[in-house]
Amino acid sequence: MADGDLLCEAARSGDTERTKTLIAAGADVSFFDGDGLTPLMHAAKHGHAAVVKCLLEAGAPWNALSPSSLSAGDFAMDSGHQEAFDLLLNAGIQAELILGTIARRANPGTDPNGDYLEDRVSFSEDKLMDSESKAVMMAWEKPLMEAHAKAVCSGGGHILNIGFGMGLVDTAIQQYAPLTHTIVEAHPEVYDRMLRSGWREKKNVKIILGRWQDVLPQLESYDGIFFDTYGEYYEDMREFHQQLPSLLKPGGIYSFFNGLCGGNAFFHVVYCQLVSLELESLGYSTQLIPLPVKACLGEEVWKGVKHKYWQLDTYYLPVCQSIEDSE
Ligand SMILES: C[S@@+](CC[C@H](N)C(=O)[O-])C[C@H]1O[C@@H](n2cnc3c(N)ncnc32)[C@H](O)[C@@H]1O
Repeated sequence: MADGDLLCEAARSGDTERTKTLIAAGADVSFFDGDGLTPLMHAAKHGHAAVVKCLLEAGAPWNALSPSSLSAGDFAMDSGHQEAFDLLLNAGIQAELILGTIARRANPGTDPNGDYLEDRVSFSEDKLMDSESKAVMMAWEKPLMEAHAKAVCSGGGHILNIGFGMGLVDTAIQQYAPLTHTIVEAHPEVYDRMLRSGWREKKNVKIILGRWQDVLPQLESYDGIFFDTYGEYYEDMREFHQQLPSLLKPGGIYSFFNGLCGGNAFFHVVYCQLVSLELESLGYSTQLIPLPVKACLGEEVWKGVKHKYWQLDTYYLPVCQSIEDSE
């Protein structure tokens, strides 16, 4: 039997001493066995927290995926092994924090969505697609957008939305009759469509064409802010969050489309925690409100769409406010 298989066996049976001995003798902690599982997945699946700990300390990848796209954290979560789950969650957060710092140093200020903004988009009744048949926005999100609008409009006043898309969140925001409603949209075709559908004529609406990064000097401060762009990375949203102290009024509410790692339940938990921690470091508390989405997401929804960007049963709607206000 190969060293890797022996390591999987030790991990499965929760034999910490044997795991340590095999690692010390050079067994590969990244090994995939015949079923496509790693030693860490075996340990997580059976809730052997001490083995999970020693494999992680030896450099076992926390984010390796099984043939059915499950990570060690998914196995721990699905089997209800809290201690193993917590160790993996912590490892994921630490790794992503470090990787983020390295990436920011290596590529400062890279242009995120240049290609998308220059390409054509197409509109249909239930979706907005980019030139590669990837969905920019889909109608199944309507109830989520309504919930986001309700959250950011809860204090009335002046509202800012970044990213018009299909106008779902903006339509919902209008129902709360805010004093002013500012919309920032970067794609020229989406902008043209907004104008053709009468958004310019709405009394309380101010439309700003451009990337939020470029139009910051035109923005003021707001009682409610929603952020939902496309073709950008986590780092861009993180950069937007750095602007919150000047954009969000005291007592204001901020929310964003929480599609972070929407294809994997455990990675999603890691990123929900990561973004909450990063917002906390800026002085904001984040409440994640669970909304079931399974019922509105049948397979037919994704027909003709290249990338299924959401595959989870529950959506966690973030409601962020200054820590001082939430106390
Ligand atoms: C997912 S859609 C928004 C959907 C919208 N929340 C709704 O309810 O229909 C993302 C939108 O953000 C726009 N966008 C992408 N990058 C942007 C940027 N840097 N600044 C402003 N808008 C951007 C896209 O053109 C697209 O219209």
